[in-house]
Amino acid sequence: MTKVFRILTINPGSTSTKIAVFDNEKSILETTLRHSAQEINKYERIYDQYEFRKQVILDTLNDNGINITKINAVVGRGGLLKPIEGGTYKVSEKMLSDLEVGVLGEHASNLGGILANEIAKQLDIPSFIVDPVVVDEMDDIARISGMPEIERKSIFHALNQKAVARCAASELGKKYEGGNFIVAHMGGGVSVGAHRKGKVVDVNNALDGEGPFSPERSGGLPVGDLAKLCFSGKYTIDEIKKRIKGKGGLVAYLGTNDGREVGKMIEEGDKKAELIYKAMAYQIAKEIGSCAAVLKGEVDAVVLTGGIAYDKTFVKWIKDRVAFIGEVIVYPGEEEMIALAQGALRVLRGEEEAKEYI
Ligand SMILES: Nc1ncnc2c1ncn2[C@@H]1O[C@H](COP(=O)(O)OP(=O)(O)O)[C@@H](O)[C@H]1O
Ligand SMILES: CCCC(=O)OP(=O)(O)O
Repeated sequence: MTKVFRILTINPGSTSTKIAVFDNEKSILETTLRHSAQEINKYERIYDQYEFRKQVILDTLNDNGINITKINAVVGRGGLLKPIEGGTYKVSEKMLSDLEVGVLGEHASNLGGILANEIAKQLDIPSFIVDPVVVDEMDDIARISGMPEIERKSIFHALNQKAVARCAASELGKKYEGGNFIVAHMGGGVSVGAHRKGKVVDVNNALDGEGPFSPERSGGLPVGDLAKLCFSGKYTIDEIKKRIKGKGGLVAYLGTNDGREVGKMIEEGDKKAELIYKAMAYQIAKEIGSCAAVLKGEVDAVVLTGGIAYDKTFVKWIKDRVAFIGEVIVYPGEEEMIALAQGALRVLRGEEEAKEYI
């Protein structure tokens, strides 16, 4: 008889906490708790959200009758560690300290490994992270920014981008490693990646002022004007950072990080909301176009994913501008929870060895 492993997966995002429980690949619980900008922005540091997110997870498991003592492993979404290759990593002391400090910055996913470890340690079971947001497969040419002191970085929705690109490849009867894909993940942050033969060779840093603006981030800005704002004396460095990430994008223009709310505002005739939301779609389409150039026009499919891909009008705005590049495939939401579980299962079944973060 096949052994059944029960896996708890934890995915803290900038606008949500997603929790799922799997018996092998079979989902027995999958739930998304959305957090408003007000709820999230009251915490100064990501680590300050630890107790709040932990309680949300434990309450959800309890409310759904999940007995945590029956769980065999806990997997968290990996955060802003040092750049590493993709795969499943054991949570280690070094990883925990890097996540707590935020060696590459602050993001909700830093809590993934910390929360997984906390729950696993009480039960004396293993904890892992899979394909963290710092997976780095960029071509050297893509690292050049235009200012020698500043190197472009690979920080993006690696877990979901790779999972949905594999789904698209299989839908087209191809291997992921044999095709070229452009994936736009549209969540609290937005990342658009050029996948060439199984590697993400270029992608915008979704966290820190590159690429399209997003529900809670400014995306790339005119640098001269940003420099003036920084030295205007009106803002502290922390305030500027918050305007780039957390209080940027839709939050700054419309006061919400929720795509559904913006949709409602537009339905009610709000012209400003319509302009801003269309501008976000426009910027995402433009970024997809630049990835098409990276791939020299050899694109098997453009894949749209993330929470905002549920919005059919928004998807149409993008499709209208990028359909000339190739087939557009839409996977609303994400495949992150099953990808996390599968990463742990490969290790628990002895198919793969967990990597060490050093
Ligand atoms: N049905 C929907 N229509 C429009 N936007 C949606 C819908 N469902 C979720 N969203 C939006 O998607 C974004 C969150 O996407 P998600 O991929 O869950 O991101 P994160 O992991 O950052 O929390 C939020 O702006 C949320 O309001
Ligand atoms: C840190 C890059 C990934 C990202 O932006 O995730 P969210 O959309 O969950 O904030």
